[in-house]
Amino acid sequence: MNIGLIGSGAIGQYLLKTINKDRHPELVIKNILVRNKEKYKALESQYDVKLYTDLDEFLSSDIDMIVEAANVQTVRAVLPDVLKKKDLMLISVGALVDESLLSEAARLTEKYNHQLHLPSGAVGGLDLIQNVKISNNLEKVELITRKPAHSLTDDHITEKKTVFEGKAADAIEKFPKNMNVSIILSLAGLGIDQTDVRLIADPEADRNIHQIKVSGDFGEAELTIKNEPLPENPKTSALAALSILGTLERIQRNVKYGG
Ligand SMILES: NC(=O)C1=CN([C@@H]2O[C@H](COP(=O)(O)OP(=O)(O)OC[C@H]3O[C@@H](n4cnc5c(N)ncnc54)[C@H](OP(=O)(O)O)[C@@H]3O)[C@@H](O)[C@H]2O)C=CC1
Ligand SMILES: O=C([O-])CC(=O)C(=O)O
Repeated sequence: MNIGLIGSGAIGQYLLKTINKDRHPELVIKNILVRNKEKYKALESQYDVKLYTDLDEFLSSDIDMIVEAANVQTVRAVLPDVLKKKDLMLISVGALVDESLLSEAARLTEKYNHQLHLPSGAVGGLDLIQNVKISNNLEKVELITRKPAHSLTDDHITEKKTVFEGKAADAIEKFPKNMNVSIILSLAGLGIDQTDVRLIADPEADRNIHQIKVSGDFGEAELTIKNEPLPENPKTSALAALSILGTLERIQRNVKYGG
């Protein structure tokens, strides 16, 4: 599969290294959309990729799948054009808090016969949530996230502080670089206005910890993920990059686990 990448930061460079440098047998990143070619020029020789600044030229190049690892604003700007031409994988899923963008995305996938993949990112348990939801068995989904204080606030705090408590719809608006997980949980489960979120800034934490609590007629489930951050961007958990890689691998297989 030939991949076109949007976003060359912590996740993007992890993917470049793992897929192109370590030579993945089935995947290759061919082209990258950037805002500033000079800034990312070294990637061309380092990973044997071509840089583009023009979206149309990028989309017309020899790529099968676009992988986004940029930010929610970029998703809002490019999603319709991308889905008219290619399959798309998003990690900045927070952009889909906009229900008109979400329904436009669904409409375009049907009209142009393209797929939209939304990996689980820095959390897990989405299979369970979707299975329970389908039989109207899902009553409550709650996310409690604890991150190092410097990822969430410029204030110097010395004790744990809840910096947000409310619904996922507001969590992503206030913390667009930290609360994409709340939106993928919402999309799989009860929606952006029914998914409860608490976000805690912890001066002692050195991992990104997501605790997910699910309940309904089926029973209860709890999952805690203690994520190591990516060194290039401590707000971002390594698992988010792995979830893109895992999804890229799994969509090519004929035998599927879970789901
Ligand atoms: N779903 C999930 O669970 C998770 C989602 N995320 C999200 O993943 C995304 C990427 O994270 P991360 O790699 O850590 O972010 P970084 O900040 O490290 O990198 C972002 C990259 O995107 C590039 N970029 C921004 N805007 C554009 C644009 N319009 N066109 C092309 N490139 C652009 C930046 O380039 P430039 O140098 O020009 O600014 C930079 O290279 C973020 O939105 C983050 O919030 C992260 C963790 C978990
Ligand atoms: O990487 C994480 O732990 C979560 C994150 O930043 C996000 O959901 O935006």
